[in-house]
Amino acid sequence: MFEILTTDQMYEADRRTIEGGIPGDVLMQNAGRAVFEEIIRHWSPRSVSVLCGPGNNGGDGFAIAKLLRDEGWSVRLGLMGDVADLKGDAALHAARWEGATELLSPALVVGADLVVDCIFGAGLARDITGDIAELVTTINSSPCSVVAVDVPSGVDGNTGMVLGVAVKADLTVTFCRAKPGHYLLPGRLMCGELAVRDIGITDQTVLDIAPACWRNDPVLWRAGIHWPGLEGHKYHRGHLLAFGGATMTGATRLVARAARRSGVGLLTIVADAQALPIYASDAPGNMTAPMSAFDALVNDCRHNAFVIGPGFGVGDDTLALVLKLLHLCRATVLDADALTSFAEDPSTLCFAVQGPTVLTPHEGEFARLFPDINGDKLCRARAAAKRCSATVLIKGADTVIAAPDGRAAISAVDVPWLATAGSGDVLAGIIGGLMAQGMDSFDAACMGVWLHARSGADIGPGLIAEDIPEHLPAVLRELWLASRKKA
Ligand SMILES: NC(=O)C1=CN([C@@H]2O[C@H](COP(=O)(O)OP(=O)(O)OC[C@H]3O[C@@H](n4cnc5c(N)ncnc54)[C@H](O)[C@@H]3O)[C@@H](O)[C@H]2O)[C@@H](O)CC1
Ligand SMILES: [K+]
Repeated sequence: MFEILTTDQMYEADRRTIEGGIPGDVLMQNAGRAVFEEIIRHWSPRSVSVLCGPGNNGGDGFAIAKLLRDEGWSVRLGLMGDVADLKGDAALHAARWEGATELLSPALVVGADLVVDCIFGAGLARDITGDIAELVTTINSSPCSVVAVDVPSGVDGNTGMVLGVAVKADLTVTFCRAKPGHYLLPGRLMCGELAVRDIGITDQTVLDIAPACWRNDPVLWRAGIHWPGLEGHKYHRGHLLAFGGATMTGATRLVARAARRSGVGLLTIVADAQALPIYASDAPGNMTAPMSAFDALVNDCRHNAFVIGPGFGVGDDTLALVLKLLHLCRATVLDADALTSFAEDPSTLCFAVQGPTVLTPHEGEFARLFPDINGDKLCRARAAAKRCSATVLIKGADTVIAAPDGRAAISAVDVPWLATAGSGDVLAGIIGGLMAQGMDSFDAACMGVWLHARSGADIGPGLIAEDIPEHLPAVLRELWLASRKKA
């Protein structure tokens, strides 16, 4: 259930399922029942208003209203437009509804304990305006609980963008698989709790549609983890070079700590000679080397992965160093200053990428590197990944990771605590550490984001960046035990 379907893919899954013998009205009934079950699981009987739009999202509303009324709940139903204008499955379910059909209005919200939002779903095509916008505002300012069906009305299921206004729900029940808009901001903030419910569309049907986007779940990358074998030694686990700045040493110290906790065999911090004592004294397991030894270091192929950028400094020297590293075609993570150094000339960076490379920009860095790439985060990450032939990870509460071939994952762990200084340096270190151990760049970026988020969620309020590496063993242990159980 961790695939994410676009709304078109969802329509296609519906179509194939109907073609396979399950009529559309049965799918709608199943959808209605799924929402009904979630409602009675979450709330005791209370006065409900079901707000129906002109399409099949409204059709779901009729099915939900009937099930709730049959269960003995007090239900009012409002419809946008005329019941005679409803078509297909929605018309069929409207005909089965025996209660009154009122005109959609704020009066239905005032006095209701629970509102079921079936105004617009996948078919939202433009901004919500006028009376319906006012209705949405009334819902959002009312003390009632709100269940959104499929998506909160006003949220674009593909992008998470709010078209005009959007309902703010306590619970969103969607069908078959989640859509990007459930996880991307700001849509994610409008959904409340998300329930993904089966309505009779088979897993095979979903697979046949070949989704290319997933919720970032271990299922996606756990087969690509290189757990050490008993017979292995440290040289089997990679040797990461972390390039450290001369003054902002904290950033690369965090990179180093995180990389080592992620399991890398050896780690060397490469920096100007005057900064080396700081790096060396930070942790006895850190090795250090002066930047003057750069050629000798990179001529040694055992140094199989690089992280550069955190605290390194922006400028032509950084740009030149990054180009040298990319030329070596080894696993490389570019973060922070290594990205910003290309702000004037981003195409040079894109042309230079040859080996397994991960770019980890936050939104500001992304905008500097790809000023012409617009749209939602998912489509921007994909476009940048394709342009640079690199894995691109755009950071944020809804981190998106995209591979050049179009695969993408969205982080779905809610963890506000990670928005703190040094947190990104830790992420770069984890990803570099995983790549040094031989993990594929897309998998390493996804796993890094997951480890980072899970650690953040476990640590919770009060988190500082230094805590995250220290928590990695607990989260890694969980993954390791799960992998052994599977074996
Ligand atoms: N067989 C199926 O396809 C199934 C569909 N289901 C439901 O069907 C929904 C999709 O149904 P539809 O494709 O009919 O789409 P919607 O019900 O989301 O809305 C389509 C209607 O809204 C109008 N509209 C769009 N944006 C508007 C705006 N801003 N202001 C005013 N009017 C606007 C359109 O002109 C159209 O009449 C899903 O979200 C889901 O809830 C479920 O019943 C499961 C089965
Ligand atoms: K809705």
